[in-house]
Amino acid sequence: MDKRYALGIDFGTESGRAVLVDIHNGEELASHITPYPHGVMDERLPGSGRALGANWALQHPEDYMAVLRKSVPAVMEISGIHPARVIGIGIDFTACTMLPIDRNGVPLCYHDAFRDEPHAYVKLWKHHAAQEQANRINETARRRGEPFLSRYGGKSSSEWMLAKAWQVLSEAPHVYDAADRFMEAADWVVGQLAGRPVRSGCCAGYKAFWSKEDGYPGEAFLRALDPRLERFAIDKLRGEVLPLGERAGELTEGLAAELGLAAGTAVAVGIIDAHAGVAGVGAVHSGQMVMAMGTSLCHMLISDKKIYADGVSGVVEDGIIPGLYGYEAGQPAVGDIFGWFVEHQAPAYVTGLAESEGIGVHDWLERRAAQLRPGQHGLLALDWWNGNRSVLVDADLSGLIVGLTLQTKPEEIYRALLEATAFGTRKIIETLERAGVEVKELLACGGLPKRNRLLMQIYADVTGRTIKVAASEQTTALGAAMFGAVAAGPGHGGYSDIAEAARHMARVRDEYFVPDAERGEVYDRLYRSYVQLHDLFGRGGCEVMKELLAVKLETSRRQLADDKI
Ligand SMILES: Nc1ncnc2c1ncn2[C@@H]1O[C@H](COP(=O)(O)OP(=O)(O)O)[C@@H](O)[C@H]1O
Ligand SMILES: O=C(CO)[C@@H](O)[C@@H](O)COP(=O)(O)O
Repeated sequence: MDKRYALGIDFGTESGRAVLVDIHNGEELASHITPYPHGVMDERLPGSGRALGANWALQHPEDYMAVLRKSVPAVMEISGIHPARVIGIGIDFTACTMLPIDRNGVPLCYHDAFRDEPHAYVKLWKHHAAQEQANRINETARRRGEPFLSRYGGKSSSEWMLAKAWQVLSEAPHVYDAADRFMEAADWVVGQLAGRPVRSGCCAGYKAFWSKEDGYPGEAFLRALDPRLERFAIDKLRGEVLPLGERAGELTEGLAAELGLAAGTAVAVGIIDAHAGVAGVGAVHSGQMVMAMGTSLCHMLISDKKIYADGVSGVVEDGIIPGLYGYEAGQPAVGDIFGWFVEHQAPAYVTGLAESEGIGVHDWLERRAAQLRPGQHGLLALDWWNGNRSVLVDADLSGLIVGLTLQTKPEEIYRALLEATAFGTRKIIETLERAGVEVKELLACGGLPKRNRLLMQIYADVTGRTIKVAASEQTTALGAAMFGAVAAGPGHGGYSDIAEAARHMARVRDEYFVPDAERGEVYDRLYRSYVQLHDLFGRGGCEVMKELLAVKLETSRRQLADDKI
């Protein structure tokens, strides 16, 4: 039988990568990473250098095309595979990463008139400057008893589509008016490949309040937010919403020639990056929870049961695995917290020692931290360096470390940060189980499980659960490729559904992280203190984090105004 291949393209926070996969056994033939030339723009716009406000995070759509133009030809060249054997392309993306486009699908930031306008660029998932809009969405939806809010644990996030688009309308109405539509970047890139703009039910379901039964929130609700938003869903989100596994279209001749692929290759509906990891690790059954562990941590639970759990970012039918309910919860900073510590807090003696031992700073800190017993450092941290996504859903919360003394060492703080993120995960699992959905099995994918064994052991000890780790180094891209094979369908040598693709293409490693009862007991005790701090700072008992942020925002507004003078 002729060999067939699928291409998975993973658009992450800092870079995009293409992976070419053998659809018969999931073997990865070639992969290539392209860092985004503009990176994450969180301080200034490119070109003019115009300053951005606090909590902004933008991207440039040119960078996504750069990934396609560099990484796709690179994997084709490395593998030497004939383009006709690549039967499908799947892409996964961070979300809600959204942009305004004109009626020809051109991003507004490409137009000279908008080049110096921050609101014309892509707002990255971690753009957190629309909290005011998110708060008003929550208040209004609650007051009106809008049923859609219960699907999202009773609270929506500033990261999502409506809050971000409303921020554009509030602060740059001319950009809002000029936008023919707002698109998820996933859908925009799929539109570039397939030549027709379709929307992903996965992105729309988790990030734009869309559901299969009810569509988007109605005009009356949108009008109650702001009369100018009344037709937001009808006009600015218009476009067909397709379920995962569907074919969005076929690769256009123009891009096929540029990328070295065959015109007409099936292009799958886009999927959120973390969600692609679920298929990639082969979790297609009820009760399986997958943790996509990288910059952030997304928890995806597959279930045959539909319940509403407070503070869980969404339950969407067919949202992750067609035919089942998909729950998403998450922590918006995990690897980012450890990265912050290494970059900004590790003293020179630590970087020096790591260098002299010929290892990275993370590895040095991990080795030292692994010599400590749970609780030995006397520290406890709240993992909110980038706000809290679940279960408090509040981007305005911030990080905290309790217990510091003059004796505290860098590796102790590093370990406390690893532990804090594990406590955050335990809180999410407990919230889901208390609400009535069972978490039977824990699997992990993403960059962190391979990089930091201590972290994984701490997660097993803190949650009291065995953790299985994905075999693939690129699980999200693998998952995207699996959807590419499904989009091609059996008629073109692909698969009829994602479960069939998973049977052939997904794998976990033979090695598991098993919880230790003795360490678990200490962590049970520390977790009780974590919950105390969590509720005190997160549920209104102590408003210091909010007050600090208010002062910071006022000062930054004054600074921006002074800069303009
Ligand atoms: N050895 C390590 N231990 C813990 N965190 C790490 C280590 N090496 C890198 N990181 C963090 O992992 C994150 C990158 O994870 P990765 O899965 O590669 O990226 P992404 O989430 O963007 O796909 C960064 O935030 C980085 O700070
Ligand atoms: O928000 C989601 C998923 O809902 C992610 O796209 C976002 O956390 C980014 O994930 P990464 O850690 O960059 O892979």
